[in-house]
Amino acid sequence: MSSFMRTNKTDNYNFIEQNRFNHNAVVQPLLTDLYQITMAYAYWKSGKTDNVAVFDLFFRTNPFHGEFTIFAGLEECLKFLDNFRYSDSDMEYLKQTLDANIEDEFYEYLRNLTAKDITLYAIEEGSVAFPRVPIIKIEGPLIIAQLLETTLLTLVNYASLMATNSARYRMVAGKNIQLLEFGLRRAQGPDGGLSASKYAYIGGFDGTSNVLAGKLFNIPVKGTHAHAYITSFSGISDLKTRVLRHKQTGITGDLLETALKHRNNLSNVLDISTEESSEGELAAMVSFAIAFPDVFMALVDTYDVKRSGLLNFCAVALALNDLGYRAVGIRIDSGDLAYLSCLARETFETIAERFKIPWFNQLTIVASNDINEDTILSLNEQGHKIDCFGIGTHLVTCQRQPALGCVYKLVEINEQARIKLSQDVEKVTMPGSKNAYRLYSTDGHALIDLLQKVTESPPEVGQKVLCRHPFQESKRAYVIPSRVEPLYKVYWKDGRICQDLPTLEQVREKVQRSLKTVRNDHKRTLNPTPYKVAVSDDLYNFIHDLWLQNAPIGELS
Ligand SMILES: Nc1ncnc2c1ncn2[C@@H]1O[C@H](COP(=O)(O)OP(=O)(O)OP(=O)(O)O)[C@@H](O)[C@H]1O
Ligand SMILES: O=P(O)(O)OC[C@H]1O[C@H](OP(=O)(O)OP(=O)(O)O)[C@H](O)[C@@H]1O
Ligand SMILES: O=C(O)c1cccnc1
Ligand SMILES: [Mg+2]
Repeated sequence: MSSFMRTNKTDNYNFIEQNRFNHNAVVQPLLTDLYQITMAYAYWKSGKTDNVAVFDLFFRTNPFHGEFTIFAGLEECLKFLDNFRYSDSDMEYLKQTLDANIEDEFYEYLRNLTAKDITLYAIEEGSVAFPRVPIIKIEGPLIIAQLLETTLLTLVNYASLMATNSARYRMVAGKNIQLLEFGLRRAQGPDGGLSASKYAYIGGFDGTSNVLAGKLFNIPVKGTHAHAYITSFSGISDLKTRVLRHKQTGITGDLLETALKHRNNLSNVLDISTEESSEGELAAMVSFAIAFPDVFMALVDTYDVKRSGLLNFCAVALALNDLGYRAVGIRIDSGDLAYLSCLARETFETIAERFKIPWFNQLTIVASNDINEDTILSLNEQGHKIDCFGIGTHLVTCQRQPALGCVYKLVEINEQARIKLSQDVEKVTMPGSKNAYRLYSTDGHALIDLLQKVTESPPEVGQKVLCRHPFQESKRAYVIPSRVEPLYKVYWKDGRICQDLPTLEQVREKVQRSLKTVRNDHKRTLNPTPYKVAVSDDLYNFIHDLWLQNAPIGELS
């Protein structure tokens, strides 16, 4: 499909490469909750500086009533670790703000603190992830590991939610529909808007209207125009220029005059009275076509799609054709999008045949206006002729579920496993440092994710492995994997990023590859089948022994 109103893609600044290790200035050690720093002092004061901790970062339920999540935000977490250093002004601020009794040596300690003793394990960015399987595991000195919590969570939660949301839109739209993110104006602030554009692209959108996101992340930027442009013209007299040079011959033509001629003719062909169509709209379209004759795209719903917008658009497109240009298409932003898109396509087909202009059939129809996953599903059911959806509010605010709910839990300290009990079994943490594996079937589908104690040897291809439900004793299964994928890689160790990080484009491809390994019944929108997450027999027994040791025995009286 032709790309409309697009910036010059050959001007490839490759900002991703240049900015890989540049840092989002907002992401800094003070972007945290106060209690992390007060805990750090209390840990320090109680002599826990040398304690070594393991924290798991994971979510408990998939968003949007789905059964999968896309993990995103890893690169930003790594940049954060790389830049973790309190500045002099941070220290001053903390000294003024925290309890006056805090000893000066603690500030000295903080001033010299970096993430060099931390090891970060993670699953690949863009991978499908499932509840309770840690997506990031942090090992290292307790104080710094604790201080990372809030920032890592804020970097992963929204990124993963957005990537998942956009991947879901991509799934319902199918691969042949163009998806554009139009959400900046409705996003949760400027930083939310930028993140939304970035992670929408990772999740499968084709472009964004957000120009800064285009510049920073090398995402294609695209767009049409607003109703304001159309309504700023009240009639033909508003047109200051009406001429355009022929694309090939360079001879000047009067675009307005030609468009008016075509409009009269079309009014008969399409059986629409010119009386009902807006002159202001025609003038606006002519002027936009003069400005962008090669990529002319027009908003057709300002007054009435059927009686005005379509007629005016087709008249201007035919006039452009006379001058050697091909129009790109229309945007519909209100009304019944199924009906209006079909009407527009029929009109284009009639004109293509009548005037022997085959490309008129292929004009792009963009639809916008409060689109969400359900609207797309419903439009698919009804039948529509939309080529491209422009989606803002529902996408970027994740209106259906505005937070993912990733948590960061201590699972081990000084090689002693820790468990957090809860009345709610689902909320009991999985103690100890663990490894995670994805086991695949012969047909290449992911069967189950298996958590083991790090001391266990990994499952082997062709060997039967007992997979147990972490909490329900009777739920277990033997699995003979055809492939075993260790889910964790070390991404940060000894003070540096220790993997070649993928580009945004590669992460975007990874999302689609990873989703392909997930069975369709896990991905369907209505009542999807839960994907199984299991623990090894050893880990099962370990969890339950520790649970018993830690659960107080009540007394009935
Ligand atoms: N054929 C359709 N099937 C299901 N939903 C649709 C269809 N066409 C449009 N929609 C959705 O219905 C809603 C219509 O919004 P709304 O009630 O604000 O009407 P509108 O067309 O925008 O009206 P107005 O002209 O007053 O702006 C939007 O969320 C839109 O995405
Ligand atoms: O509906 P969303 O999914 O949030 O998509 C973005 C919306 O933003 C624009 O409307 P707006 O009324 O802000 O400006 P306009 O005058 O360009 O229509 C656009 O026309 C879409 O309707
Ligand atoms: O380019 C567009 O059509 C656009 C951009 C942002 C919001 N709504 C529409
Ligand atoms: Mg609107």
